[in-house]
Amino acid sequence: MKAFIFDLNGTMIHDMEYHTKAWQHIFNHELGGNFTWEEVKPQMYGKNGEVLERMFGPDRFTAEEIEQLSVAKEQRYQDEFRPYLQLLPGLAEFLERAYQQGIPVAIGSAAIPFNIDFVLDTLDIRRYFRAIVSADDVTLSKPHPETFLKAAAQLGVAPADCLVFEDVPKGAEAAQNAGMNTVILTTTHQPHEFAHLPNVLHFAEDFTDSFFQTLL
Ligand SMILES: O=P(O)(O)OC[C@H]1O[C@@H](O)[C@H](O)[C@@H](O)[C@@H]1O
Repeated sequence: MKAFIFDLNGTMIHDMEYHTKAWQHIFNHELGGNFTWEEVKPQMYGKNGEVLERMFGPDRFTAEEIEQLSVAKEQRYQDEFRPYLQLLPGLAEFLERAYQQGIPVAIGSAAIPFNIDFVLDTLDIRRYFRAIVSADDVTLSKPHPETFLKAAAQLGVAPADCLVFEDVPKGAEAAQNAGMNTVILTTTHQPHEFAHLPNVLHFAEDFTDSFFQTLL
């Protein structure tokens, strides 16, 4: 393995519940929806505009409305999650060791830069990442492979030599579509939800799992 690509939400930080909560509020209290938690949770992948389109159809919002709803959702998410913002156990050490060993590391996320900056700057970990691919850098987000392929290209590493860290089935599917293997952090989903994906090498609760030692 020559490079690592990290998904952000649910993989580096344990926050998917907060995204689900913020979206459910926007859908039901600002947009007149009536979605249950079970309906919202499986939709937590891809760009904010893609999420809104899946929930309300393709013609409901203008680009400006999507932008405004997107920022409102992320503001709400950040306000609620900020007190709990920390890296998953073992990740700080893993990132430091990868950095010392000169392994190229990227972020490939469906989040907008506003949220990526929130995490990287609050935790002061920007130096560990040689490339960052956000929602704004791709036409189609996960499960489309564009996010991970762009990250590999920016690192200058062939897709087959990249290992992706993910937490949701649609993200693992994006890695599969990019020709990359993946390790799943089980913050948000159970292993059986990934049964259809042949590129999953391992499931781990966090980065203290001994499997990560074998990668360095
Ligand atoms: O690709 P990542 O880092 O897991 O981010 C996914 C999440 O990013 C959030 O910003 C979006 O609002 C969510 O809808 C999406 O699920």
